[in-house]
Amino acid sequence: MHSTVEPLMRVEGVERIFGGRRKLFGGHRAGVHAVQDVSLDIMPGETLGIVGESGCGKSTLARMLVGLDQPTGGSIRFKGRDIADTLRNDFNGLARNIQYVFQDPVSSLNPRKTIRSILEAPLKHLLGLGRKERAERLGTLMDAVNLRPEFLERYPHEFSGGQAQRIGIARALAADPELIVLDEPVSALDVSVQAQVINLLADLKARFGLTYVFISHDLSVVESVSDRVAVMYFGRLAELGPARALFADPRHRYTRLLLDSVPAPGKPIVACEGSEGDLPDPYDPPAGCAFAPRCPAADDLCRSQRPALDAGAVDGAHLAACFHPPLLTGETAGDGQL
Ligand SMILES: Nc1ncnc2c1ncn2[C@@H]1O[C@H](COP(=O)(O)OP(=O)(O)OP(=O)(O)O)[C@@H](O)[C@H]1O
Repeated sequence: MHSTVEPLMRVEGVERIFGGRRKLFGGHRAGVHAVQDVSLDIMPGETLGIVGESGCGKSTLARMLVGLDQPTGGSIRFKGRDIADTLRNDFNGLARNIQYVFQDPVSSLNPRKTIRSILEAPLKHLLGLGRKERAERLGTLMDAVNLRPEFLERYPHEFSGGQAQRIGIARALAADPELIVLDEPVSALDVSVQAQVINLLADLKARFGLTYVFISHDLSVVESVSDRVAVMYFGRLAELGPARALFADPRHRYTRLLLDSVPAPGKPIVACEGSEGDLPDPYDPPAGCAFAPRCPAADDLCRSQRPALDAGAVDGAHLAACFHPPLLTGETAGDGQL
């Protein structure tokens, strides 16, 4: 029998506009369209990578997923329940289920508190555990992130970036959440340390049955961790699909541009198509495709109409907001295709 798995989180038509209000003497001040019309499901047990250039809206989306910011339009449901509702009635309930790991590990930890007190807070306030249970959990948490128990008495500034990020991860784990949103969790770390933290995250995911949203501007990091990938451009989803298919056969030229920009040994550094060109004004988003000014395949249709996410779909799982998607491997050019 066919069984359907319900999404853990359902993001529907989410929009976040910053600012924008009525002027005192008439007229309207425009706001920044940071996130526009984003819809996606996050399935239990998956790692969904979200990738895009600086300013494309990744962090704004991430903050909304964990309830640190509210959409100005659309809805985000966790296990069927609108998180705006949950936030109003049961903030602790939301924080128990969904946790956030910040980009800058050291500054995300309170410098005046010991690691013990940082990790005890969620155990006490979110889970309501007594002293003995807390002590046990602290031992388990430190062990899970490979840190020595004596580190509990130290302060954040005494740790390297990699160790501090392990503490940030332990703090997120303390609440025993189902979903962790990791916002550029390794971007501030040395490359040698990045791999250790990525491996640790993979171990923890398997061990505790976690679901991750992994945000990064670094395509190679996203490729190594993700089951599915969402590519954001100018506040919108440009492409969404299984990681393997998306990296092997990108259906949006912006994804291809990102892939071409990843440096690799022996790969010549060349200016790739679309690397030049204007970014639209975030106060006044264009009517058509936001990537059109940078896209070699753009025509009048692209400049006047916005492609829906399924305009260049391969199938129901691999979607791309493009009227003229690049050819798939093995496909031959039809009419009008580049
Ligand atoms: N609080 C705010 N007020 C006004 N504009 C904001 C605010 N937060 C974000 N923005 C704007 O929204 C857009 C998206 O920003 P966001 O930080 O989400 O992007 P990002 O992809 O995470 O970039 P980065 O990786 O540099 O953080 C940008 O144009 C940014 O300037």
